[in-house]
Amino acid sequence: MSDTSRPRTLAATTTATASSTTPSTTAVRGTDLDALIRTVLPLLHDWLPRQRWFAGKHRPITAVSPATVTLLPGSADEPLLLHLLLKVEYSSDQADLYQLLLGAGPNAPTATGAGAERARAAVIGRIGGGPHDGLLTYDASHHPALALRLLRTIIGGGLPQGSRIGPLVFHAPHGPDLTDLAAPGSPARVGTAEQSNTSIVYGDSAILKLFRRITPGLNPDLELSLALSRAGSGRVPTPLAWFEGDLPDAPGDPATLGLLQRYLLGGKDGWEFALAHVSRLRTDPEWMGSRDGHPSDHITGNFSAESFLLGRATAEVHLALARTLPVTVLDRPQIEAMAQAMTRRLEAAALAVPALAPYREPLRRIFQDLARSARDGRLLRAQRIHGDLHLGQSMRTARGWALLDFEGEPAKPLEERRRVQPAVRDVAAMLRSFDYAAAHLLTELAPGDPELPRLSGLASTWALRNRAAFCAGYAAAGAEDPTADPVLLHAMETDKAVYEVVYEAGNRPEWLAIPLSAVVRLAQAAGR
Ligand SMILES: Nc1ncnc2c1ncn2[C@@H]1O[C@H](COP(=O)(O)OP(=O)(O)O)[C@@H](O)[C@H]1O
Ligand SMILES: O=P(O)(O)O[C@H]1O[C@H](CO)[C@@H](O[C@H]2O[C@H](CO)[C@@H](O)[C@H](O)[C@H]2O)[C@H](O)[C@H]1O
Repeated sequence: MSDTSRPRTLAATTTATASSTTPSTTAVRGTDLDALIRTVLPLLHDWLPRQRWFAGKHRPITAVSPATVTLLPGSADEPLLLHLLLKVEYSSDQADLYQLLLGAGPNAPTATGAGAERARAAVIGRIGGGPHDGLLTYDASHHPALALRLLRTIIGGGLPQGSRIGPLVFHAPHGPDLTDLAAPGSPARVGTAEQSNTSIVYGDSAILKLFRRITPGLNPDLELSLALSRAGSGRVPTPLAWFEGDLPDAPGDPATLGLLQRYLLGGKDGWEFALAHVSRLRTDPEWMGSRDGHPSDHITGNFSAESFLLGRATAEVHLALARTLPVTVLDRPQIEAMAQAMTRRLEAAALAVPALAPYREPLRRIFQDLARSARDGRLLRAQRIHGDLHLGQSMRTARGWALLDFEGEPAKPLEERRRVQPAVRDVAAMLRSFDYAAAHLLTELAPGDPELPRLSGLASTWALRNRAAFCAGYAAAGAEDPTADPVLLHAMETDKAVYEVVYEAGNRPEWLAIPLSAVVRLAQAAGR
């Protein structure tokens, strides 16, 4: 499609710098965007902390201002659709950038079933007074017609160099194949999974992830999906289109804002799949335990075949990444630096979450063991990895396991997330996930429940068996056996458990006991 064939309304875009609270806007269809945005900004102070994806919940917001404002195309009788990058400032002098798709129209987004609660939470507020008096503002990703308009905008430009609207650049190499999906009235819904970002599912064919916290540069989710797709890996959903944005404070380093991928229809979320198996330890009489009180393979081992296959799929992804992207060897100073970084993260975490403090000493020893092993002359291969692998990032489809979300740990700087690392970091992260699934069963019991001792035994056996099966599958695919290097594996697992303690304290305090129990186990093992 040529640039001139885009709708004329595309020209009506506006951009502002992060320092101004009211960007200079162009009058659009007789409306005054300045006034609209000025009215919405104060409402966001209360609204943002109520969103699952907003990572600044524990920090008081001092200011919200638009960094960029872009009007997306639409006809005069449709609700307004604005793309905003918002600068959110905190009393700590820090600031984050968030992406918001703002809708403004007479009616709230509607959804049924699981989406209804989220559609209600998507409403930001009604405008009182001024040129927009009475208009309702909301997160437009929850509005099916506006979500389709965004898709049409993304796929509208099939140019190799992308098509531009103000600061936004859209790339759609498969654009023409997607036009049916974006037709008015086609189904579009926000995914129901608990997420750091927001995903919109179009029909049964494509899913668009809108990244929420935005940093300059190429997001590894896009980078690695494209690399794996180029390498012919069938273990990741094919990337179909994406868009990026120029940031006022980072000229020449556009940020990835959205990624459209093939939807894995009928795929089972790995976390839900594992939990369903684990919960049968509690509810299914056949699985309740053998007569002699020892769990049999039948009871705790039945997910192992899946864990083995998941291990194999993970190794295949690692092998493909190593074929297509740079691989290096870490020498002694680099391994020591890695161990020091783990120790620093532990210290920071123990300050942030006091429950961690009693375990600092033994956990430090785990990282010292890693540094010592470097002095003994070991070298380590490092490559691009997933970076935040867990069961919820895997999906069981009819064609086997697929891995999703190569974004890395969202809280880490992009540059760090794009660094090469030992692949065993992903393995350790997945091992933590098996532990989580098993420990989750115990969080459902009331304190003092008489079932607790028996179920704790079954749960830990379940975790051990599935962790072992995952490692066996990984090694069977021809990748390095992760259990052959226990010093490295323990250090990686400890580092992840420490990250999880901070993550749960900030996001799901009622789950904090899960990573803390792993911390206790790892600390005890280090003390022996
Ligand atoms: N290609 C896909 N096909 C089917 N479901 C998907 C696909 N990508 C993501 N999902 C679903 O959306 C959820 C969240 O996706 P994810 O990429 O992990 O987002 P986030 O970065 O917000 O955590 C996944 O757990 C999965 O249930
Ligand atoms: O999926 P995200 O990129 O948003 O990752 C974050 O959230 C995850 C939880 O949704 C969190 O994962 C932790 O909880 C999982 C169970 O919900 C468990 O399977 C993982 O092992 C555990 O780390 C992840 O750490 C965080 O970055």
